[in-house]
Amino acid sequence: MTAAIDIRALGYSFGSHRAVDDLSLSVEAGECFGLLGPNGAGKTTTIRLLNTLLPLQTGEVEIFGRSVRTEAMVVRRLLGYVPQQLSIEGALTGRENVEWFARLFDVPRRERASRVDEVLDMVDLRADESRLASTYSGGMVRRLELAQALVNRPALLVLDEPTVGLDPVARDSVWQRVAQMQRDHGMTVLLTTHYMEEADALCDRVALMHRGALRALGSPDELRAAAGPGATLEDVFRHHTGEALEDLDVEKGGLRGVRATRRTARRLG
Ligand SMILES: Nc1ncnc2c1ncn2[C@@H]1O[C@H](COP(=O)(O)OP(=O)(O)OP(=O)(O)O)[C@@H](O)[C@H]1O
Repeated sequence: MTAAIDIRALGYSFGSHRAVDDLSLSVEAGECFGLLGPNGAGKTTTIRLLNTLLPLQTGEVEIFGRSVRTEAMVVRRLLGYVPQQLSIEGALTGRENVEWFARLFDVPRRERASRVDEVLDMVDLRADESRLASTYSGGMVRRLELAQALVNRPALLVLDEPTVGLDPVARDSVWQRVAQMQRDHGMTVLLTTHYMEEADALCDRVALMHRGALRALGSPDELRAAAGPGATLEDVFRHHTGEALEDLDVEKGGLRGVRATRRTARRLG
């Protein structure tokens, strides 16, 4: 069977900085797959390569058998993408935000209203659809972004850190929606995360990335089992990379931390 995602020897450098280094992996249709790793591991760069936002340098990526390099337009239509940065317009209502995406993705005019209803129902925002998005909470904004990404019924949903900056209740609610959509629609999901709990809650398999390279691949339980009973992400990371996560975050310096905090503040803002 054709893989949902087939990544072969993928490499990407920003100048002399190697952000993705000889990455190969394959995601099956219907799977929820996580790219797990600390700041700067190369997760976002990887998903920007496979969703055609960055041009390929070395290696190949196929989405449901279609080449990212030569069939970018086809690939875009197979994908729903929720980026890390805010993608909603605060001056529009929740419903208008989704309608805008429906037009952007050429959802046929006759079907638009029902498709918008459908995705707003899925994320439980129908009751709030007429409010300006600027009045939504952080969790509601994230659910609205999910609705936008789903309105063209993508075969592959790509989520970049879907719950960063959310409180535990809002985070659970996003997890529930993603799991439900996957169950009900057999969608393939690729997400990036810093959180072992998020991988536990959602992912069938995860790839642990460090400095652009794949360091471990398996179910969250398998990764944890290798690191010992009750292992946290910290333990898993140390086991598979020989480095401590905390040292690494400090070593990475303030800038990326500040960027992440700003992103969160903007999102909640
Ligand atoms: N536009 C850019 N120009 C230069 N370097 C970049 C750029 N984008 C990312 N990088 C660098 O590439 C590396 C990988 O970054 P990437 O954003 O893919 O990591 P990540 O695992 O997604 O981290 P985060 O969780 O912080 O988003 C990092 O060292 C980062 O500083």
